[in-house]
Amino acid sequence: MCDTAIQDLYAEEFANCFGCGRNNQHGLQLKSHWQGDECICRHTPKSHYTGGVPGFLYGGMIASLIDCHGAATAAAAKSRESGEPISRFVTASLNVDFVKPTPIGIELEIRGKATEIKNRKVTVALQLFAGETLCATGKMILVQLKN
Ligand SMILES: CCCCCCCCCC(=O)SCCNC(=O)CCNC(=O)[C@H](O)C(C)(C)COP(=O)(O)OP(=O)(O)OC[C@H]1O[C@@H](n2cnc3c(N)ncnc32)[C@H](O)[C@@H]1OP(=O)(O)O
Repeated sequence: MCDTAIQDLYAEEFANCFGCGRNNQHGLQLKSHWQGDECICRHTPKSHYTGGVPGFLYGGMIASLIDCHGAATAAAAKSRESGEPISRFVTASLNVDFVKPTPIGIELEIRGKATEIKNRKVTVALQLFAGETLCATGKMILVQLKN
């Protein structure tokens, strides 16, 4: 696994995101790491992010985890393909399927893979696991910000 998180390579002006900005003291500060041929993010949500049924996670938080990790996956995949430094991608399209209720209280693992890289546009497929259980999947289209 690469030691440096993708989000720690974002330029300062793009490091303020609620989900993954290292400079957002009130945010989740998610970290994503390239591992093998995919990108991995691990996070244990706090219990107040419940969706209303105690012990289960709010769907909006699930989408947020997928969203930010998808952006990091796109940035890493594009950088690996082009040989250029990590750049910032933003979400153009986000589709989430909630497969099983997601428990709170255990570490979640989100796995991302780029399925297509076409110029500034990267398509990413994601899976969110609680232990061995696949709880959600995502499909995203991300666009590289222009310089
Ligand atoms: C400068 C700072 C801007 C920061 C924006 C706020 C981001 C904050 C971080 C997040 O929270 S990300 C989640 C929220 N996302 C956004 O707020 C993004 C809002 N949308 C945009 O800013 C623009 O629509 C976007 C940058 C995504 C694309 O605009 P561009 O003018 O740069 O790209 P363009 O329209 O040329 O499209 C590039 C390619 O992406 C494709 N594309 C764009 N939007 C799409 C879409 N929605 N679905 C599918 N494909 C899409 C488009 O067809 C094209 O494909 P091709 O190259 O194959 O022709």
